[in-house]
Amino acid sequence: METIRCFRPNLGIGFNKNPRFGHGDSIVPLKVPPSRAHHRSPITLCCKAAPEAAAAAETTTTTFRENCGGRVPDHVLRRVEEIGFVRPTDVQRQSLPVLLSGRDCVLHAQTGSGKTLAYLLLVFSIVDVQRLAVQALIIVPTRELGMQVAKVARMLAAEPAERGMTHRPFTVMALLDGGMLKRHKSWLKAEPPQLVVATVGSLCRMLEKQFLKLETVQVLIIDEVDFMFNSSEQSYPLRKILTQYSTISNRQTVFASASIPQHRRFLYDCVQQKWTKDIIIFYHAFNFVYCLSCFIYFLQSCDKHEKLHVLLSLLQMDAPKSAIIFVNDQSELSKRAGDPPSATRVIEFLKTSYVGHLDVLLLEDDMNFNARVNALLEVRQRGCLLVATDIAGRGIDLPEMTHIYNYDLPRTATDYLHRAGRTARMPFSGEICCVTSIITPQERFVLQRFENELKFRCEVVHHPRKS
Ligand SMILES: Nc1ncnc2c1ncn2[C@@H]1O[C@H](COP(=O)(O)OP(=O)(O)OP(=O)(O)O)[C@@H](O)[C@H]1O
Repeated sequence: METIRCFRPNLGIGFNKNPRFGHGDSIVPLKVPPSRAHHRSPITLCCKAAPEAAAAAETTTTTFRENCGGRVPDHVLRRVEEIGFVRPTDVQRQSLPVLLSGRDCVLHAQTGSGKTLAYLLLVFSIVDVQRLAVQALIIVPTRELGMQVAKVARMLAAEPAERGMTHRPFTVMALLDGGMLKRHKSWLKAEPPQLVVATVGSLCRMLEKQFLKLETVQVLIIDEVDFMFNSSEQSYPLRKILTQYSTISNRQTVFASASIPQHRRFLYDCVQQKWTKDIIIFYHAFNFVYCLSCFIYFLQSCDKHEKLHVLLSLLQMDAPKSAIIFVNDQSELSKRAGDPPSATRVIEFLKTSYVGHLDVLLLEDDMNFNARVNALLEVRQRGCLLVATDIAGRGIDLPEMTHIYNYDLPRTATDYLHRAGRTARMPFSGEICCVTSIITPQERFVLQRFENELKFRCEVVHHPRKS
């Protein structure tokens, strides 16, 4: 049986276990400093992570139509079905009524759980297509994620051909780094789109030059919010957008991410810094059972100089349909030592030694935008071995990925979580996917720290690998 609880304790909310995962049923009041006690407390909705909850989700017959309570236009719901989204995921089923109620919300749910569709349905419920004004704004941390979100929005907005167009089209503008701002400026002047999907940098340039104003925005969504607040480049402009360029009373604000470290602090900041109104819903859903049945975590320990050969033998043994090999950005120390970056080393080695049928591709921050787009296009068209830095770790949806390899261990548990979340992204499929970290014995304690923090256990790789 599944439980949803709506808490509104006097002093606030908190989790007495690891805040990022599960334990939704273990809520205790937070001790709020007296100076903050006058604030009205956030409301918490929790999806209890229990085996019965997973079973209930699997057998649920709720449809999007029932779930959206008549608030999302009919043609959008028809498109949802046509695209193949027959029933809502757990997160969509539980968060949609909250989102559609019009309250500010923090959507904290596991990677690949369908947060994008949930917040896009909110956008469609609010936007009036007859009105030529920017009514919804989605801010994303990377160009790649922006293109993906804009694509899904356009797919949902498309009128089915056989029915013909019965009303003004819903338009989506992707205002992303590396785009043609001149063209966007003319577009905004001539016929403003209803939805803008933007990266912080490009958006700020348009706002500073007053080519775009946010006073007509009724819903503001910030995806991968923790990443943006943690980024020195994005944090300041994002705060400005939240407080100076738009006002909280005119808009509904939604923050989404699979990781919100120190989320109690984040919730209070939301209210205190006036990023949201003082009643905010915190929707927290981590269905562990689902997670664990999809992922198998392995570790392979070896010496540093053996890593490439170990990677190769793992690829031969696993024969993945499609895989991402994560490497870290090059450190200053290694640059100064004149070493090649991990990405170059891995790519060059695989191009000469890998004999499987998959193409080897690269995706890293230093590549130009076109090369990055092409790499992602190719990965989506056929199985590939994608050697990537953490740029591929946030939000990028590659449903065919069966294997993730950490050639370099990520720097934080949050990065580990997002890297692992690039696989097992087909809700309801239950496909078993593997996440393997290739570590030196000295790195074992780092991985152990991630295991403790994220509450999972790695198995040592056996030859041949057990699964
Ligand atoms: N109701 C549904 N039925 C089937 N598939 C779905 C449904 N909702 C979403 N999906 C698919 O699930 C995948 C993951 O969805 P999405 O990208 O929204 O996840 P997310 O929660 O935003 O993940 P992340 O935190 O990694 O960004 C996508 O391929 C999407 O098409």
